Amino acid sequence: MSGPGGAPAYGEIAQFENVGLRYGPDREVLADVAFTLFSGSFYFLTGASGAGKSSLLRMLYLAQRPTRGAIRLFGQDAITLPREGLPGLRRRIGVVFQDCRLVPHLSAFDNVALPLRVAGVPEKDIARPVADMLEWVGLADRMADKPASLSGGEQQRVGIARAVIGRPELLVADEPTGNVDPDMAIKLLRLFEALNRLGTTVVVATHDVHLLKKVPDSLIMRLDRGRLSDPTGALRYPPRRSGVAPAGGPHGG
Ligand SMILES: Nc1ncnc2c1ncn2[C@@H]1O[C@H](COP(=O)(O)OP(=O)(O)OP(=O)(O)O)[C@@H](O)[C@H]1O
Repeated sequence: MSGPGGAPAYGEIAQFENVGLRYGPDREVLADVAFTLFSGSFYFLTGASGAGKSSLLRMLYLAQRPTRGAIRLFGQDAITLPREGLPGLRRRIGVVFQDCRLVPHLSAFDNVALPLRVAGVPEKDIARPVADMLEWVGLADRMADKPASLSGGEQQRVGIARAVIGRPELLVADEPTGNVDPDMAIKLLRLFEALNRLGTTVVVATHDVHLLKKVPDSLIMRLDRGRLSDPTGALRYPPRRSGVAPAGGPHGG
């Protein structure tokens, strides 16, 4: 639903309607996927390996087009948007990958600075925010280090810093805790929660059901063989605010 002039109503960040995805002539990997992401919420996308989580996220961060259906992002039709409009939408989305995808020959500092440099931010305006961001993820003393000399958890924190340095409105993380131990997984989740408290809408895909309980106010989207289900009412209702569940509402009981 959109307000006047195409502005998103009710704080809607993204909407999928009847989205289907097929790779080649095979069966549909995703079928009739429909949901709305509401601004400021924390979502988990869960489901077994092969359920289609990465595929759904790729469509959300505009790296994959659906075979059918409608996708709106930030109030704009992402399917019919002219090519030149895509980078503008993509800049509003930060992405964290399981395998970090850091540039190996660049230091932690330069990896985090990369999105700012690509966006043409003047060099004088880069050092401070990058240093602040690396401090925020607990790596102030590792700025000059290359990815190979960092642990998996440290690399992932550089990846998170890089994803959020441009202050995206939506952060999408695909199995961000897949390569780290349980303690580090919780620490990474705390970073996502902190970002969420600052207003960023967060979507974390994980097959680890233990993680879901670690973020009390999170909303859960579950994929099962390409179909999405809705155990918390996450897909239909605007989320509760300030941790208070409406009586009898989707989060009540
Ligand atoms: N580029 C591709 N070409 C063909 N098939 C693909 C492609 N990407 C994914 N698939 C298939 O689509 C299905 C869903 O894959 P996807 O990676 O989205 O699932 P997932 O839930 O993220 O799995 P995992 O948790 O193991 O990463 C799988 O059967 C996979 O083999």
